Amino acid sequence: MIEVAQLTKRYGRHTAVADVSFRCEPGTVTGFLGPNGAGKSTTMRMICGLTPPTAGSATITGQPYRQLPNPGRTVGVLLDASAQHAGRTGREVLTVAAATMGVHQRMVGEALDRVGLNAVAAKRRVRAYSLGMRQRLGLAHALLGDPRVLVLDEPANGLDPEGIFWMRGLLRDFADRGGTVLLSSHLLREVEAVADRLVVIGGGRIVSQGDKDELLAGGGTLVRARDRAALRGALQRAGLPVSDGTEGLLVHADSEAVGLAAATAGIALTELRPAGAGGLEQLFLTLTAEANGSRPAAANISLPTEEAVR
Ligand SMILES: Nc1ncnc2c1ncn2[C@@H]1O[C@H](COP(=O)(O)OP(=O)(O)OP(=O)(O)O)[C@@H](O)[C@H]1O
Repeated sequence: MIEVAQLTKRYGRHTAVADVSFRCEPGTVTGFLGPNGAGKSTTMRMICGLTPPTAGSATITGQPYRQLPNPGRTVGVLLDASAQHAGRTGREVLTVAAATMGVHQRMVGEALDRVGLNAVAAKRRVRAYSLGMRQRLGLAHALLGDPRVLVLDEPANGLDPEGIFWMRGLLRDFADRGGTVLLSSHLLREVEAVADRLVVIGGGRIVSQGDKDELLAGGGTLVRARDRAALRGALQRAGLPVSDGTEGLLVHADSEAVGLAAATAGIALTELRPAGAGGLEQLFLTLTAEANGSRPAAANISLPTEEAVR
């Protein structure tokens, strides 16, 4: 179990993470999603005791990371695959880690096998590894202490499609055996395939969280009228958050509120239905557009709160 309560991190006047709270339960994979710079790594570093929070707290199996007696036996962490000692071989990296954790050396071979690093790869120095191989080694390192919790920051980076498929299977299996997984990504599709729950962060704040299927199903309302601009204006006047989707306007409100706003403005609708998965995708595209500094597609976007999405 990971419990994050009102975590905040400020760097000078810049707030990297603001009042972030969520829980990751045993038996589940939680996808931690957000565009680059959203605050994922900072949150994960605070969970793992590497960055002191300005406010709030994070615990793993009930204790702050720094108070865990032998952290590697409780939580496997992969935050930066490039952080491993470049001059050591893959096997040496794990041998040193096993000694530090008090894990039997036999586990080194098992961990290498588990992540698909063969004997030849294990004998090569890490500086000669591709990013995908470093990710595999980082995952082996995280699994070495046989922990019940995994915290992984963008572990799919550098993996080829087959590697991504393999990693999903490994994480699913880990959770199905009762483990707790927190997994970050800046790609919705990548996490959607394996996660049970999603926590979406943008600009340092949680913008949405909940059960994946519910979030994907509850992505607001899709609405169309012959005059899209007039409809958009009517929805905005009613105070409803609206954005442009490919099929019509996406509104983060229920169908009744949308229908009433259109009726009040005397606009006949040609379509009104739940947006489905497109809603979350649109939210994500909007966050990404904002993070990249480009104007989002909609004239007036206010991101839905956690409650609104529920
Ligand atoms: N040590 C630091 N000093 C100052 N600002 C920082 C520091 N670390 C992170 N930030 C800022 O905090 C914000 C969140 O960064 P963070 O790395 O957590 O985002 P992220 O979602 O993990 O994105 P990415 O995948 O690009 O790393 C960014 O604006 C970043 O510039």
